[in-house]
Amino acid sequence: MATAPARQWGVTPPIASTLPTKDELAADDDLIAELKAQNNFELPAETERRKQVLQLLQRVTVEFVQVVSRNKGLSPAAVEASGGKIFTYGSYRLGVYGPGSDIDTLVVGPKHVLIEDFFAEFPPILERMAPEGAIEKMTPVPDAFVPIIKLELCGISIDLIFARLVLPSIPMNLDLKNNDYLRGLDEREVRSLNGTRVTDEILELVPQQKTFRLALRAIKLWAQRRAIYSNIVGFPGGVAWAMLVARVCQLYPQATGSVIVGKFFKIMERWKWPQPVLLKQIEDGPLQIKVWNPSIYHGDRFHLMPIITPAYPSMCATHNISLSTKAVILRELHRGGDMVDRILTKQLSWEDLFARHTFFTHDYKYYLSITASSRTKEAESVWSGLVESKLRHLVGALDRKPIIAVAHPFPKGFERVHLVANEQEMDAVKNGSTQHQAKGTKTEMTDETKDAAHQAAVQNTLENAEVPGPAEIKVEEKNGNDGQTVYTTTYYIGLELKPLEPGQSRSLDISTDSQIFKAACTSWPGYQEAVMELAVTHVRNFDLPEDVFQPGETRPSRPKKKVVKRAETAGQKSAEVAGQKRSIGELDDSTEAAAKRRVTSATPA
Ligand SMILES: Nc1ncnc2c1ncn2[C@@H]1O[C@H](COP(=O)(O)OP(=O)(O)OP(=O)(O)O)[C@@H](O)[C@H]1O
Ligand SMILES: [Mg+2]
Ligand SMILES: [Mg+2]
Repeated sequence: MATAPARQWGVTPPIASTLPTKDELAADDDLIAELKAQNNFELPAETERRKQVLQLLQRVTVEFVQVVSRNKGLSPAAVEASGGKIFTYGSYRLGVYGPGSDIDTLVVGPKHVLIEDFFAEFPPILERMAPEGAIEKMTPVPDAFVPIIKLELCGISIDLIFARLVLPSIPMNLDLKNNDYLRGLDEREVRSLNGTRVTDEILELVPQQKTFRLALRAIKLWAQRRAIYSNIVGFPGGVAWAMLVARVCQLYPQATGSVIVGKFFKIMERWKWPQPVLLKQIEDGPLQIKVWNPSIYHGDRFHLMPIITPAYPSMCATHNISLSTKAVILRELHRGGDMVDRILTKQLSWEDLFARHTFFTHDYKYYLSITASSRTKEAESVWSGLVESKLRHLVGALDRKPIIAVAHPFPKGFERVHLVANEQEMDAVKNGSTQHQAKGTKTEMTDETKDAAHQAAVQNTLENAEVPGPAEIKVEEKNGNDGQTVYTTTYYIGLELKPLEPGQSRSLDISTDSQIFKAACTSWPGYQEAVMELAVTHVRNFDLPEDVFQPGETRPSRPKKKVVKRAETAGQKSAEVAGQKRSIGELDDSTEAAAKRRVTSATPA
């Protein structure tokens, strides 16, 4: 009944501006309680620690700018006035961070402070000004796409980036909204400013920040649990999910967080993709720099689910989405929508929405396992990152095969350490075997490694235990006759094959695709032939390694043999999936029908 004035947020009028009902408000309380139970919020003391860390970084920033200004011969008055300010972006800025989140921090300096100065001067000044022992790790990565210093400060991960503005001084009341601040900057500098400019705009473009935050927490948790959160392999990442939720908030400006979650699934499942999701009209700006525009740029026409960042220069945050990942996202949106309907009518609870994915236990019969291996831990960390960044090209190639319905990349890789005694074991490990894992090591997931290490470290301090965190585990480096340590990271792609027409017998040969993928990876300038390797192999669901399953999960079992006389045991050679001719009568489901196809080994020669 009560309708608020329908102010327009975003590019269309709202769908509804009705005020929430009592039941809807109660559903919010349930959602908040469930998020708390899921450990999604951190304790106030931890948040206080984050604030103190940011205050320290602000003081270091001012000192750093003064040191550089002095070194460059500025007058004492100019040095004093040069300022310097930190901004945050990412989940901390959006207010949706949890116990393991980092703080994404941008340091902004005046025009005479360059990125080279940042890498040279900032770390030693921070070391001098931080409390004794507060810096646990500091890794400058100046050559990254966005140059970055990664560090652990007072137990909190910090991603520190730098940008300068073409201004003589950076006062504390400055914000980065003005597009004219981008004048005179190169593309790299614009990129560094972009994270903060985008998050600031998103927050300004939603009707109620509190509602937006609650809904976004729910959607991020859901996307992570359903294994569809990862920009790099072809799903939406943090900013893209944030923009989708923001758009739904614009369409229902008075709705509660839990209502937004329900509307989110319905609206995004029915969205007329590839119509873009915009939070405002795309702006023109002062730079000779590309802005997303499918009517000008041919490449932009291929974006399947474009979600466009609001700050100039607008970009598509989801250019990695493929036909397969889109299909998986739509499937999950459908499930989410159904579940929220039943949650709001009390047939289900919010916990059910956040149930863990069934990627390994149920969803697929066939998997590709992509294993990047290295002789050293350092080599493995860059090599696996490179391989991960190319995975979506392999997914794209699989998408184009008529026999494949869906090629679903799992968003995280499995990092393992092995000790091998001979060439045979070495070969097995390079092809993804987990039979030779080194004692005292355990499988880690990419991305989470850092957080897990951090949590273990914190846990250890609290319990004063002797158990080392994963990061501190030292693997005994045995060489020569005793054995060799090998580091691997394995990524999995779930394959859903199209139902086979009667009488048809096709083969799934991906050897060419894996060769092309391998070539794309090994043509990277940092590739070292003697140290790094890459293998692609087929794995049947019942042959998946133990460590991809969680305690309590039921792993897939070998299908019971229905054929009386069969030469080979199913799965003995995972690459050769039942090559013999069988009549359709013997095959009772599409899985078996799929098994009829010859799947040739994908291991590159
Ligand atoms: N590889 C990358 N390339 C470009 N930008 C990136 C990359 N990784 C992160 N970013 C930027 O940094 C922001 C924060 O990323 P981050 O990985 O810290 O996620 P988050 O949304 O803050 O979630 P979390 O709570 O896990 O930290 C992203 O929104 C994006 O703008
Ligand atoms: Mg972050
Ligand atoms: Mg980060």
